Formats: sequence, C-alpha cells, structure tokens
Amino acid sequence: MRTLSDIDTVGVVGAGTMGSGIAQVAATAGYDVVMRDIEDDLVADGFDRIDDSLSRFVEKEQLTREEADAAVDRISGTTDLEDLAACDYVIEAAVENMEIKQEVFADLDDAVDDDVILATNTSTLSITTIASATERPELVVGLHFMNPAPIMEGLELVVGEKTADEVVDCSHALAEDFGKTTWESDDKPGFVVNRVLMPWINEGIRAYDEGVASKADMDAGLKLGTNVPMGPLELADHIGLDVCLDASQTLAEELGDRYKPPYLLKRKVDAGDLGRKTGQGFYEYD
Ligand SMILES: NC(=O)c1ccc[n+]([C@@H]2O[C@H](COP(=O)([O-])OP(=O)(O)OC[C@H]3O[C@@H](n4cnc5c(N)ncnc54)[C@H](O)[C@@H]3O)[C@@H](O)[C@H]2O)c1
Repeated sequence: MRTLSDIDTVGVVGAGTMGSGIAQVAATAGYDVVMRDIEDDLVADGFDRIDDSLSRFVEKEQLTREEADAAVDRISGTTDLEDLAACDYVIEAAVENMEIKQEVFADLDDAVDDDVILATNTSTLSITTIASATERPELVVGLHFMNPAPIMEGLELVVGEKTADEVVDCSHALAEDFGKTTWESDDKPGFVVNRVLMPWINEGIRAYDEGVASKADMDAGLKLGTNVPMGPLELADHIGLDVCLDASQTLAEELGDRYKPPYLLKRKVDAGDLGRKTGQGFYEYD
C-alpha cells in the first residue's frame, strides 16, 4: 500500500464546486493533479473556478501570482477516465448519488493500480456501500472536505467497515500536508457534520416558509444570535440546494422523518434554482 511519501499525483473525479476546490488544494500543496469530469465544458468551468479562487488568494496576499500560476500548471483536466491511471491517490467528488458513485468506483478500481487509495468526498452516503463496488474495500475511505475546500480548515475523515488502519493514517497525513485539520467519524449517516448541519438548515427553511421571519432576518438571527458565519438560507445557497436535498433524502431514509427535506427545498430544486451555482436560490447572485 502507498504511504504519503509515495504520493506525487492526486486524481480528482468531478470538477464541480468541490472537485475544483479539492484540485486547487492539492495543487497548491505541491501535488500534480489530474481533474476529471464528464464533459470538456465542465472541466473548463472547474478551471475558471480555480482561477477565480486563486486570484482572491493573490489579492489577499496569501499567495504570490507565481505560486498561483504554478498551482494551475500542476493541474491537468480530462474527460478520459484512463488519464487517472498514473494517480497515486484518488478523491471522488462527483454528484451525491449512490448509483453514480458506485459506477465511478467500479471504473476507478479497474483504471488505477491495485494499491491506490480511493477516497470519496460524499456528504452523507455510506463509505462501506460505495466501497462494495470495488475489489479493494480496505483501500476506500471518506475524505469529506468542507465548502469552500481551499478556505475551510476542517476535513472529516470517514472510516468504512473495511477501511484499513494504514489507509486512515495515510489519509490523515495527506490531509495535514494539504494544510487541513482532521477529525474522524464512523461510517454512520451524515457523519459528524451533516448529521447535525442538515436538520439545522432544513429547520431554517421551514421556519422561513412558515412565516417566522423574512429570509434576511432568519439569516441575521442565526448569525448574530449563535455566532456562525452564515445563516441557514445563505448556507443552503452556498452548498447547493440540490446537494442539500440529496443529503436530506439520504438521511431521512436512514434515520427517519426528523430529517425529511422541507417542501420549499424540493420546490426550488425542481425549479432549477440551486443556489449560488445557478445564480438563484433563496437569494439572487451575479
Ligand atoms: N457542495 C458542498 O457544499 C459539498 C460539501 C462537501 C461535500 N460535498 C459532496 O461533494 C460531491 C460533489 O458535490 P459538488 O457540490 O461539487 O457538486 P457539483 O454538482 O458542483 O459537481 C459535481 C460534478 O460531478 C460531475 N460528475 C458527475 N458524474 C461524474 C462522473 N461519472 N465522473 C466525473 N465527474 C462526474 C458533474 O458533471 C459535476 O461537474 C457530492 O458528493 C457532495 O455531496 C458537497
């Protein structure tokens, strides 16, 4: 099995909100990165997000222009799964759907060397179930980045039923090399963060829908009243309303009705208003 010193190239599956952020984190930490999505346009959008984010780091003088350019140069984009063959550690950040994740993991299992760790950035799905699509369940682990991945310090490590101790150790070490601080969760629905965060967001949406307060006052109340950086409606827009809906549905299936997604969340997703990424969610964005 590979250890941290064997890892030069990190594969990232998905170039969306999280995949592009994870690719940026790995490249900024000095790793070569192969970022894969299913269409060229989606890969290009991923690079645009990385450029925007790195430019903000440069503006804030947290990186030099040269360091930012060097990080981009270390990332190659592709739509071809075979291009992940040379990777030493792969992080999957495709959509939050068990069927798709299992398909991706079965394909990755064939595409990369037998001793390569396959990590998933899933928000709520079972690591053990995802791992069962491979012949290497002991090499599958949850590496759950927070959004935005380049900014948030915390990284949740999720240990599946068969995940080997060495894989957990190597993943903690890699996360630390990315500049992150980790905590560990057992493979239980929602892990530590989303088990508590999703019902908080959903209750905020319900309270707004039931007329407790305006959107702005719901968010202001939670921000000023509990000292969090974003209220529930802003945070839902930031995460993506589709991601919140998928996560809540999984949690409700596993843990019961207290996790049931609110009606208004479903209606907004059906309308295609997914939050920041589509320019419209609970709020409007440029
Ligand atoms: N958005 C968040 O705040 C957040 C936080 C932590 C974890 N996550 C998790 O990260 C994962 C990705 O979420 P996101 O917000 O980046 O979603 P997103 O919709 O922004 O991006 C998902 C990307 O995956 C791509 N994709 C779909 N099938 C693929 C395949 N077979 N191979 C390669 N790419 C494929 C899509 O084209 C899309 O570009 C999900 O599992 C989500 O639950 C999201």
